[in-house]
Amino acid sequence: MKKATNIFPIFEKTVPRTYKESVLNQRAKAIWFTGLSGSGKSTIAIELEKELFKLGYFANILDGDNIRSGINQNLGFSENDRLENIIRISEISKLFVESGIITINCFVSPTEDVRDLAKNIIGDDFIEVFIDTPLHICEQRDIKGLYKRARNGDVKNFPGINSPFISPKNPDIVIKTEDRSVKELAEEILEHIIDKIIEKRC
Ligand SMILES: Nc1ncnc2c1ncn2[C@@H]1O[C@H](COP(=O)(O)OS(=O)(=O)O)[C@@H](OP(=O)(O)O)[C@H]1O
Ligand SMILES: Nc1ncnc2c1ncn2[C@@H]1O[C@H](COP(=O)(O)OP(=O)(O)O)[C@@H](O)[C@H]1O
Repeated sequence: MKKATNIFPIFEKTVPRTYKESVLNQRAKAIWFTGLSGSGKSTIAIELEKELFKLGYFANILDGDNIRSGINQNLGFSENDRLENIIRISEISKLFVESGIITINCFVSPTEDVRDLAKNIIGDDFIEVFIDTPLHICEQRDIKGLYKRARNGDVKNFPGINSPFISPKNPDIVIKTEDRSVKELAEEILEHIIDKIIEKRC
């Protein structure tokens, strides 16, 4: 990545992250959902966010459709635009995490390249969750009609149809959504992450 010149960040002078985390009584992590369109990323994230709040944790969702209607509205789905999309989101996610806030990131992030970018930017706080719903089920759901349009050739670069979705090799958590309720799945993720977000006080 290009290094900024003549720039002097003030990070060392601001209130430390650990202090912010102790005010929120949590440790911040970036929970990164990857999966096909329609796999359930947003639905499960919304439920997980609710569960976290019920337990007194402070979280925020960053979601593909939201980010692409705002800060990333100038980006499409070419390989380069996907990389830029993920770079900006990862930087935003990192800012939240550095502020003590748990982020739940919902992005197709279809290749190892884009997920590695996110991992490299976010660092040790990155927790990769593969929302592992088979293509035929996502296509049956087709809640946005995008699979049909991709099959007709009206939507280009659509992962699983006319561009690749490469499953993550070694995700921290794999979530199989078939025959499971959204609540059950959110609870399963919570079980995996709870030790990592509990603030450990001396
Ligand atoms: N060509 C193409 N490919 C993939 N996705 C498309 C496309 N066109 C529109 N959409 C809509 O954009 C959402 C995916 O954006 P992301 O930022 O998550 O994608 S990526 O990580 O940069 O691949 C995706 O949202 P989800 O269905 O929630 O995954 C779609 O609603
Ligand atoms: N077990 C499940 N987990 C998640 N979503 C499910 C499940 N069963 C059915 N669905 C439905 O599948 C769709 C998933 O859409 P969405 O959450 O927007 O996916 P994504 O964000 O991955 O594109 C929703 O309409 C949701 O109600």
